[in-house]
Amino acid sequence: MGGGLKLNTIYLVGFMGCGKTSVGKYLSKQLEVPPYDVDSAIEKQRGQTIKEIFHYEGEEAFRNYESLAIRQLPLEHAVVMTGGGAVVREENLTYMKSKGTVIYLKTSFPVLWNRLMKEEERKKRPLLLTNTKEDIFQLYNERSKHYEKSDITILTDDLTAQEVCEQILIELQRFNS
Ligand SMILES: Nc1ncnc2c1ncn2[C@@H]1O[C@H](COP(=O)(O)OP(=O)(O)OP(=O)(O)O)[C@@H](O)[C@H]1O
Ligand SMILES: O=C(O)C1=C[C@@H](O)[C@@H](O)[C@H](O)C1
Ligand SMILES: [Mg+2]
Repeated sequence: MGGGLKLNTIYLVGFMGCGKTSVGKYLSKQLEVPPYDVDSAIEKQRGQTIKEIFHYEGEEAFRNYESLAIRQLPLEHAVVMTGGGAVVREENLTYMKSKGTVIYLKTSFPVLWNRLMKEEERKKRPLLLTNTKEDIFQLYNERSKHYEKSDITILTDDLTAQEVCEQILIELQRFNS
């Protein structure tokens, strides 16, 4: 498994668009453990898109589903791709750190914004439809202090998703040695 890496659950955290879902797919293949995308799991469980849940039930209900989905992981070892707001509830970060290794994909705001403004990305994320760029930048700043508490930080601005995955493997070796 992953070149002899000692593995528990790997949690990817970071702001919307930092690449948790994209990188997690590569990483789970490399580590030969299943991927578990929390947003997708919620959509499957509820039979609704994230956008519909926000619209019909509100953000608070979504946060409750998210907290539950993080705790109801049906797997012992996995690469968990969290949603961008999973760390808003401090207890979620504490929980993830107690169960595994939390990796922050740190990306600067202009790079994120560029990615998120592509229509197919924007339309999937309800917060982008109801907030201004200034609001989202404020959210980014508020959340950064939570993400910074992760076990490992990877700077992703100049890397492809595949390169981020390679960097994670290097940092995991170091973290576990
Ligand atoms: N390192 C990268 N370089 C260039 N583009 C990237 C990189 N990582 C992700 N992307 C692109 O950015 C967009 C958002 O990526 P992704 O869905 O993986 O983000 P996310 O962190 O899972 O977001 P969310 O928190 O909303 O779930 C996608 O179009 C993806 O192809
Ligand atoms: O940053 C956020 O609060 C969110 C990010 C997405 O992954 C989804 O979980 C949802 O769109 C909310
Ligand atoms: Mg995602």
